[in-house]
Amino acid sequence: MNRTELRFTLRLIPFLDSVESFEDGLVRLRDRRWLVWHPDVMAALFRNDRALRHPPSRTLSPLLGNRSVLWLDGAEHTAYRRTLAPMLRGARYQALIEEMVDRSIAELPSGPTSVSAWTRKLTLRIIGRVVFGVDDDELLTAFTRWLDRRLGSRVRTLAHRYLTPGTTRFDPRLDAMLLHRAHSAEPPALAAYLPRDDLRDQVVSLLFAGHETTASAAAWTLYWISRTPGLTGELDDDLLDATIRESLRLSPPAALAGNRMSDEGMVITPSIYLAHRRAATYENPHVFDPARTPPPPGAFFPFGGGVRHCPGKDLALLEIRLIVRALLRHRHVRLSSPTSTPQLRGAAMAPPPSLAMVATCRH
Ligand code: HEM
Repeated sequence: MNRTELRFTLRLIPFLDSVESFEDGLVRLRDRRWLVWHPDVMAALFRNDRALRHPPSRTLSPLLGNRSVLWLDGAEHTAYRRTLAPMLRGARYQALIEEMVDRSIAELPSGPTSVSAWTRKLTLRIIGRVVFGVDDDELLTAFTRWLDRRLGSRVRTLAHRYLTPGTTRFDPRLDAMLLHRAHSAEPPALAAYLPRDDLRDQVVSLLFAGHETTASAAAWTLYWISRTPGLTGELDDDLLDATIRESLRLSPPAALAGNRMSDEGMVITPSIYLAHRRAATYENPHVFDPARTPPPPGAFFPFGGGVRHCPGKDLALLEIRLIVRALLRHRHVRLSSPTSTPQLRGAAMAPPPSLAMVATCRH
């Protein structure tokens, strides 16, 4: 690994900040691997996505498994996306999510609590309900423990990735519990439609992809609201949506989209973080401004793009909207100033755990 790739791997956010001013919007990480964020390149890449390959992530594939939808390709990938789509349609879960959010707000302690930990627990419960049809906190706690041991911090992620490469990190007991739950889901969600051998990988993939990013997006939105004069009290729907969009721009939960690979073996890593901070695209890119005009194609893609665009986008946006709206409606929220830089958990960029909130009753 050369020096550039080492910096990219070990200190991702400082590295991205250090290349932010590169006007070309691309940088070579090593021979045949490029980091790209120029909007024209991104638009072309996503247009041509079907012709590219999507290699497994070295960090995530030992956890999610080789059959995860995240790295299937071609007809198999298209078929899986079709199977998952009805299950992830956001609107059908509105009443359920509202009830789960209210319950979680009612459980908030009166003292300071970590914003990211709170949103993570809540969004995992929500995706757990979507996948299994029931609440099972014990199973989700076991899942969180398993995931945290591998991806809970940057150091753990690097150890997981480099110290025992090529080894799967499944936990047979946890897998048995997940499969049991998936088979008894009511109404049957995944087990009825997926081949038995793929079920474990898809369940783990949905639980993973369906909560970390949504949790950090909700936490970042609360963070930006607390720091922006004028965004106080309840926000009307348009302003709330614009605030969420601007938060996804400046603090995208996934700093990078999935790698793309050409037939010649060229690997391209799209940087969402850098595309969203490009000075040639966004005036004063570091300023949080929900009133921004819509960006040109290829300049805003918090949910990725092309054939791999996030299938959970509508569900995620609904969750963030409902979490933020209910919290601001029922509580006075005060956030501390975070004492460290964003935290990387696997692929998700979350506010640091030190970002605490005190939520007191409005009534
Ligand atoms: C704010 C929340 C979320 C963000 C920012 C986000 C972001 C992303 C990104 C950047 C990708 C990669 C796309 C690419 O490589 O072009 C992705 C893929 C994916 N996301 Fe999300 N996501 C979010 C929520 C969700 C939710 C709630 C689910 C529900 C299960 C989900 C499921 C998936 C899946 C299954 C993929 C893989 C798609 C494929 O490879 O075809 N995500 N997401």
